[in-house]
Amino acid sequence: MTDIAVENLQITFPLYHGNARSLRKSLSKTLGRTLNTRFMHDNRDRVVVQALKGVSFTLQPGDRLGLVGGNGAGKTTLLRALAGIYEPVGGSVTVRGSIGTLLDPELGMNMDLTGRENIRLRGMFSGLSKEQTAQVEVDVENFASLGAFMDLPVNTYSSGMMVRLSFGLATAIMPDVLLMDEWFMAGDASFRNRARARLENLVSRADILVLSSHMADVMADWCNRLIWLDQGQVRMDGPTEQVLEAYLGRPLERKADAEKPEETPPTL
Ligand SMILES: Nc1ncnc2c1ncn2[C@@H]1O[C@H](COP(=O)(O)OP(=O)(O)OP(=O)(O)O)[C@@H](O)[C@H]1O
Repeated sequence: MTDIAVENLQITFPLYHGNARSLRKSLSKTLGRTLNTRFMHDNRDRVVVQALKGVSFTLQPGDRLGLVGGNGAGKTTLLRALAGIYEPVGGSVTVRGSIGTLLDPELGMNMDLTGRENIRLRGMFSGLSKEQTAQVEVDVENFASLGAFMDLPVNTYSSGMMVRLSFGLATAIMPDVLLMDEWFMAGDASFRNRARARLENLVSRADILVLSSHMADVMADWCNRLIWLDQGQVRMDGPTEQVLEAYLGRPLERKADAEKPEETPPTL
């Protein structure tokens, strides 16, 4: 059984580790009353930013949840909390099922090991048999096209090579819950096309998808529910079209309309 329950989730980040007084003063001066909304003091008198405040929702198999919101709204923080990277300071996150993440290319990667060793290690941690791991190895090697670099330590890779390996690996092992940040869909055009086909297959087979994106068309195509985060809080939660239209402040362009060819002007 796969499901996710997030209850009254609170996540804060300390802004610095020393005495909070001078920072508090300067924040008070520049932000005035906003200090009371996004910034607060924790029980060690540190100034902290409240990245998520009182976020609650549940997800069942078949849910494809998109996270929208402006810069700093809390989307990445929520994805990372679901992945277990950030501990809540309040509330709870419960995830039943295996988790696959496309959040950060270096996540779960041992930088001193080679690409091939990382694949084998991931196979072992995911509980795959030797044969299954060997299949994953061939699949990732073909997808990532790293040539001789496959047998060199990952810390010698360029950032593009790192994305190819990490994307290939994350999409080779089928998770119950797929957590994804939009920048994994970036990259050069040829990578994007190959990546998209692979991703669509994974998205259609995962029980639950949680995706953060600024791309309205990706949200409309892949998600059946959206949460709009604003200043770390849920501003709206509902069907994709409804939330997207409220968030964008305009009706969505229907595909059929967008693809309709322009009328040819009558000829004399
Ligand atoms: N490691 C950190 N230390 C301090 N503050 C942080 C940290 N990570 C996030 N924040 C703060 O938490 C808030 C939420 O950030 P988050 O990265 O989750 O936003 P986001 O919605 O993903 O934004 P974007 O669309 O710009 O990527 C922001 O105010 C940000 O400044």
